[in-house]
Amino acid sequence: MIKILTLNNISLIGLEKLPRKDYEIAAEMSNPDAILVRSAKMHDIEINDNLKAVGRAGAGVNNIPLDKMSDKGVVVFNAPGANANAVKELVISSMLLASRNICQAWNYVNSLPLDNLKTAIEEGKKNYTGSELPGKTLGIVGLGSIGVQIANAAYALGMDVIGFDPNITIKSAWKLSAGVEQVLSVDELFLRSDFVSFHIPLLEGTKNLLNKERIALLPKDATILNFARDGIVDEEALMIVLDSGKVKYYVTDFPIDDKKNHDRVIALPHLGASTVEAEDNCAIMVINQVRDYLENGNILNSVNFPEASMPRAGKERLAITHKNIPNMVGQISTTIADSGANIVDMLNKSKGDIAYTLVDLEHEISPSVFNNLKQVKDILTVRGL
Ligand SMILES: NC(=O)c1ccc[n+]([C@@H]2O[C@H](COP(=O)([O-])OP(=O)(O)OC[C@H]3O[C@@H](n4cnc5c(N)ncnc54)[C@H](O)[C@@H]3O)[C@@H](O)[C@H]2O)c1
Ligand SMILES: O=C(O)CC[C@@H](O)C(=O)O
Repeated sequence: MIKILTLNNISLIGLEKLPRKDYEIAAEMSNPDAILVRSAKMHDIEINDNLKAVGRAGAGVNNIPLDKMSDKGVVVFNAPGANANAVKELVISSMLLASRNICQAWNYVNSLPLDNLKTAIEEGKKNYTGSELPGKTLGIVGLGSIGVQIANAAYALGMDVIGFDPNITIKSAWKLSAGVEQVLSVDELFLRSDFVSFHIPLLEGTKNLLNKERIALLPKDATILNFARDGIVDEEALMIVLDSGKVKYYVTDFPIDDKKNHDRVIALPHLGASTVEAEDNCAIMVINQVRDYLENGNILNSVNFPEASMPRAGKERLAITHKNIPNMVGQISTTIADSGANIVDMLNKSKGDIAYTLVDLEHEISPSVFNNLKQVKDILTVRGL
């Protein structure tokens, strides 16, 4: 049985992709072969020697200790783009919540006594007059799966859209509407945007990207939307301009403390990816990837390992993780050849310090070949599939 530990609720439609005759799935178990996770923090968990893969049913992987996983030869997968539409819809609705003062107006109506309600409504509405989106500028930091979808939707609504992403992929660039303008610095984006929306991963280099100096660049009445992660916006600095009224609203999916109660903060409970469709999409995508890795050694959409996929040939496949240093392929093929086994196909890929080799063999090999391979210095893991 292949053992799968789930650290969060994972969509049942996704879990159905794992046949129960071969897979045991539980929220608590020892020595799992793979872990499925959404937002649970994994930094302090012990990594058992049997662990081969982690599947993140979502996009962000800041809850997973990637270096630790790579050192142990554990492949971490995510589900790029699978929840992008869900986040896009919430960001577009949040711009409307902010521009039409909907949360504040709703609170106002809730607070009214029932006697004389009609008069109070008509008298109070002048305090919630809003503005419309067409002609306003939306600045998007990060034009990946989510950023591109928001850019195109906002452009279709008549907004002027500018975007900053120094590492935009060719795939994203192809999808981006021609009307979206690329800006060459994040400072220029802040200077020009009525709405700023972040769609970047939380990394060392993106912490406090919106800091005191950049907040000062924003036009009066700008709205900041953070559906990326807490930590990307310096909220202490932002509070000062929210207090002064220079910034109109801060809409965040990551409320961190009592700042959530500020009049100009619209705080949501990390809801961006919480739709039935997105949860199904993420689970199906990541589980298919984890299963293909466990059963065939193929790697698609890993954040710490190279892409490596090869149709199966021969009787047995070896999947070998090792350091990305010279002569590893030579040592692997020599060790296999010394046992008399014949290689019918082979693939070697690398990403950073990690390399991965798939070898298809004409016949099944003896356990001694595994042991010999495991003795090779700088080989991290060897699996026979
Ligand atoms: N609120 C939610 O529920 C929710 C849901 C999904 C994703 N997210 C967050 O959104 C992030 C983005 O998701 P995605 O699916 O679009 O990821 P993605 O990998 O497709 O896109 C991220 C983009 O950010 C760009 N980028 C990285 N650093 C940058 C920087 N300093 N300046 C400008 N651009 C930069 C990258 O080049 C990439 O194009 C995730 O990492 C996650 O933290 C939140
Ligand atoms: O799993 C979730 O609910 C949140 C996912 C989201 O933060 C992501 O990074 O994909």
